[in-house]
Amino acid sequence: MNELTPDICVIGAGAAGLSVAAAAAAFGVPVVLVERGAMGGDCLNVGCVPSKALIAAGRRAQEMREATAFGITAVEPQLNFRRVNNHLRGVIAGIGPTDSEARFRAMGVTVIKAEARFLDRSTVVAGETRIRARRFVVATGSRPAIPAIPGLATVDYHTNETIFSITRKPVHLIVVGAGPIGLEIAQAMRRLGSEVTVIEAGTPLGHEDPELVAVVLERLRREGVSLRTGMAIRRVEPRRSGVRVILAGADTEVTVDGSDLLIAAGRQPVTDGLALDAAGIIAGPAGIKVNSKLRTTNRRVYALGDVIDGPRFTHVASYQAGIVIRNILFRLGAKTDYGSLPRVTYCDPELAQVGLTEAEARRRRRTIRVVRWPYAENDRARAERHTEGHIKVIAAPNGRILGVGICGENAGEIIQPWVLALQQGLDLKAMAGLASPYPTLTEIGRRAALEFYRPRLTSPWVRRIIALLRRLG
Ligand SMILES: Cc1cc2nc3c(=O)[nH]c(=O)nc-3n(C[C@H](O)[C@H](O)[C@H](O)COP(=O)(O)OP(=O)(O)OC[C@H]3O[C@@H](n4cnc5c(N)ncnc54)[C@H](O)[C@@H]3O)c2cc1C
Ligand SMILES: NC(=O)c1ccc[n+]([C@@H]2O[C@H](COP(=O)([O-])OP(=O)(O)OC[C@H]3O[C@@H](n4cnc5c(N)ncnc54)[C@H](O)[C@@H]3O)[C@@H](O)[C@H]2O)c1
Repeated sequence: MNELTPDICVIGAGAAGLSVAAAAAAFGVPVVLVERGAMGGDCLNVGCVPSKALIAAGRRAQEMREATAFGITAVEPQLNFRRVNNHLRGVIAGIGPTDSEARFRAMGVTVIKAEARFLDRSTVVAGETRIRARRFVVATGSRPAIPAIPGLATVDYHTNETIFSITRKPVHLIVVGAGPIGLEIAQAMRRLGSEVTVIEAGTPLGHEDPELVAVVLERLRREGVSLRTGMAIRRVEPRRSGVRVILAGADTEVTVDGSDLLIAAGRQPVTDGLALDAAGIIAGPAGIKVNSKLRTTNRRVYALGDVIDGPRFTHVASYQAGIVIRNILFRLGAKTDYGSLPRVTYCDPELAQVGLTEAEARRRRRTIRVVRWPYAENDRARAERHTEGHIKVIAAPNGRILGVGICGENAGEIIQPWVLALQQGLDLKAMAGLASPYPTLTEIGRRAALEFYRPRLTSPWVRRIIALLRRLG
């Protein structure tokens, strides 16, 4: 058996592990990276990248259907699902080299393609290699959580690990779960010509502001996605060509027959095979236990990304990688603060949020102010005919920004100045003074900020000062 003694051993080459390995290598620190599956993890292979490519294909199809308003004859697009799949594969292949073994080797990282397992508190075994590192970083990610639905084991179903590989159009896709995964795929598939039913036990996008979620749901319904919310699934059964889902109705059972079933009911951390006990690392059902410095219960070992409890996004993984690197290399005692990290659900219209939602702000503070500005009042949105949705800014009475939610065209881009504002502690005055180019959608942010100050403009004091100055010539 080979023996390696690097400074850092990273387990998992997804967004989290790759970010740590790349940063450590950039500082010239010896790193071993262990990956048992595909380089790039979920985001590249079965997550963000294929889902956004699928969404992009769906958007093109929908634009063809909705061209009439622009004076262009609308057509029902002719779809070839195999080619749609080629598009997904092409996008993954194009991004792939960034996460590849070759690129990381060229950076000086030792890449081992094997499953990692702790032998004791300071040793990991991966294939034929024993690794004794100064620090270990566990970044083993998550997998789809499969709910205990009676009959599920008797039917074929998809998860995010298989749905992006299909080369034939589902006739009727039933999606279980109206979180970001379920709704993004539901809308894209509907736009690509499938009948789609979404079944949600609770509330769709339950962590988001219901006022903004309503805008997304209205569009999904209008495009023909059937949403059955607050409904428990009693059981599923196989059908000759597909699956039957039986829901608990008020008095009777309701059945939904589909050709394909997608389970998008949350995530579960991946810790199997790691032998965490051998290293004294405590993990629960929500993930590996870490403190605010991302250190596990073994002081030599850090954990980050989807394998820990917390927000599960690619940009969060790379933010956490920065914390881990600062703590391992510079012993800075850096702590996580998720307060200004944004999140976006890439339905159309997009839903973006940074900081507190209105409900969260009301729970924490007695007085807040909420200002809104609609896309319908934005000239660019009118030209593009994307007038649905609005921005909603939550602020303290003194203008401190507490949170911003946007539902509408390009919300994920438009939110970015607000992310910077929250990160830098800027207030609404700074946002009101932002000179955005005309005509851009981003202008809705400045208009919302100006709304905050509008009551001051109409105050009798301001009017009196203007009158006085006028009299002075
Ligand atoms: C459909 C979908 C769409 C998404 N869209 C977005 C989006 O638009 N934006 C966004 O920010 N986030 C999105 N996410 C979330 C994002 O993909 C995850 O937060 C991110 O991939 C987590 O990265 P990670 O490195 O923690 O885990 P992973 O990417 O899961 O990587 C973990 C790696 O560890 C490896 N591994 C596990 N156990 C071992 C072991 N014992 N030994 C060696 N290797 C091991 C695995 O093979 C895997 O490659 C999406 C997720 C899904 C499922
Ligand atoms: N745009 C993005 O950034 C993006 C996109 C996709 C995923 N992600 C990440 O992946 C995570 C997981 O996404 P997700 O959508 O799987 O999880 P989620 O936890 O956000 O949503 C799952 C939904 O499934 C429902 N559900 C659970 N069991 C059910 C059952 N038996 N019947 C009906 N409904 C059921 C839940 O009530 C919940 O609303 C997200 O929280 C996010 O961190 C991010």
